Amino acid sequence: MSNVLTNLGDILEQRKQAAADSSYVASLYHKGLNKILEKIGEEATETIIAAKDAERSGDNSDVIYETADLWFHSLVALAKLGERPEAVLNELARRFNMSGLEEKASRQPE
Ligand SMILES: N=c1c2ncn([C@@H]3O[C@H](COP(=O)(O)OP(=O)(O)OP(=O)(O)O)[C@@H](O)[C@H]3O)c2ncn1[C@@H]1O[C@H](COP(=O)(O)O)[C@@H](O)[C@H]1O
Repeated sequence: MSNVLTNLGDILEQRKQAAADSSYVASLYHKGLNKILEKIGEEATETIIAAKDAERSGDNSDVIYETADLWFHSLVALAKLGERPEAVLNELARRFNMSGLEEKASRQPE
């Protein structure tokens, strides 16, 4: 499945050469990082609302759709900054043997 992210990372790189009116990703690059971050904020809010609706209804389809939008726009922001999806996968892989509670405790003073 990580091929999906690698393929998407390749497309996001290719879109840096595209005209703004030929591609949604190219149009975001041309509008700049602030516009991309605004989209992340919108998609995060929509994901939260969809998750609350899913909890009530038992139907997860909308929260999956909104999470895909959130991940996608986060990857566009990273691409704009010169990073690829693999950088996030590597960071998650680095954490495999690290308990979240232990990591948090190591950051907090006794
Ligand atoms: N995965 C996606 C993807 N997910 C969501 N979106 C777009 O993200 C936008 C989501 O914004 P909204 O829901 O707020 O809709 P909107 O009202 O149209 O957006 P705004 O007018 O507010 O910007 C929609 O236009 C979606 O089509 C995506 N656009 C592109 N991709 C991937 O990126 C590739 C390149 O896309 P283009 O650059 O358009 O060729 C595609 O082949 C896909 O693989």
